[in-house]
Amino acid sequence: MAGFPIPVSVLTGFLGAGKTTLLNRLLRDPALADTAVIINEFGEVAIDHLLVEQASDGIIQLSDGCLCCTVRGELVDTLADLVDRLQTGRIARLARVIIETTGLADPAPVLQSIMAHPALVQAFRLDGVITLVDAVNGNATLDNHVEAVKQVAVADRIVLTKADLAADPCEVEALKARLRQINPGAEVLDAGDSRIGAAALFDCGLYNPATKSADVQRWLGEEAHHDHHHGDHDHGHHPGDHDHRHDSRVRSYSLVHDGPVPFSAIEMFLDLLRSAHGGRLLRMKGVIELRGDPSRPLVVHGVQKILHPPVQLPSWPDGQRGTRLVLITLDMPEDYVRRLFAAFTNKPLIDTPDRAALADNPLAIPGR
Ligand SMILES: Nc1nc2c(ncn2[C@@H]2O[C@H](COP(=O)(O)OP(=O)(O)OP(=O)(O)O)[C@@H](O)[C@H]2O)c(=O)[nH]1
Repeated sequence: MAGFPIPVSVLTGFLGAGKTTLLNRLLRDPALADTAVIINEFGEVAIDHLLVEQASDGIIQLSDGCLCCTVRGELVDTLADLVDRLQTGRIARLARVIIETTGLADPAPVLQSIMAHPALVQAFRLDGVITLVDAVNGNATLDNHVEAVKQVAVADRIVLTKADLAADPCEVEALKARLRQINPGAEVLDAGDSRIGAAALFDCGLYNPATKSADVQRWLGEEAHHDHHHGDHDHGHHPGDHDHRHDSRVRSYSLVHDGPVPFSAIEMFLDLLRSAHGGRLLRMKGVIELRGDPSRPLVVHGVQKILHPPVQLPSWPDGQRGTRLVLITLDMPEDYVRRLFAAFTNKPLIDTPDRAALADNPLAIPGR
């Protein structure tokens, strides 16, 4: 099918973070002609659509209710209807879909409903998750709402809004540092920067040949060498607020294996993590040196239980081979993750059960 798969971007961020404001600005950009916007609202009264100005060539689809639970079927129907309209010529072109989620949503189930649907997965691909964080309320929101921490953890791009309203520039810098700790792989952008347009926010998946390499390098380049233990060194960075009980639960682990591995081993490892602990595996990204085809790295990329179709790059972006995975997890013990990875890459650690022993009871997180 020509024109497929259509990139889907998810725009999220806590209540009032500035999603509609940014969307309005973006839709004025000619680069976003032929974009369908699906807006999800929370609450009885649908008003957001009144605030989104219709882009000249755009299509606005509306959706009532909460995307993350009750209307997932409706989202699927809306997307299927778009495909139908394209195929029957009622829409000439559809270059992109943007889904604005309710501020209270965990974006993962929204993505899941797209990626897990057999018909939609052919027609759409996830381009990326853009998460807005309000510079004034951001710290308090992250402290009080684990959904907000999850929204940041799964982002490909983080956009800081309302920095113009923040009284203390040091607090904005501290918030940025906190965001980088929760999600070291996402670029943190400033909404006030007039250059933040379509080019900076979209095509952030691994599928765009122009940006693929850059993203892989950012995700993995620095990450492969050190891990982030947010809970351990997070304190003290944020003036006036030291109780980050949610982000201390979020941890980013880098798993490295030198030398080629069979895809089946990585697949089993990821299957186990995703099926047994999908809710705790917020984000997973990585490059794999395949045993059968080591010169072309395989890029894997997922949000919770969803694993996007892996993509092979033509060559190693930084010339450095090896399997490198970055996992962003919520309440998942490091020891468990490392032992499982070691077992599947056949590198048993001291006093570690081998793959067969783990497969006997693969679902158990030790100590839980
Ligand atoms: N000063 C300033 N105000 C902003 C900025 N971004 C958004 N706002 C204001 O913040 C308020 C909320 O913005 P919205 O765009 O409606 O936020 P939202 O995330 O769509 O809100 P919900 O749909 O309720 O979750 C509006 O009054 C905006 O004008 C910004 O960067 N600076």
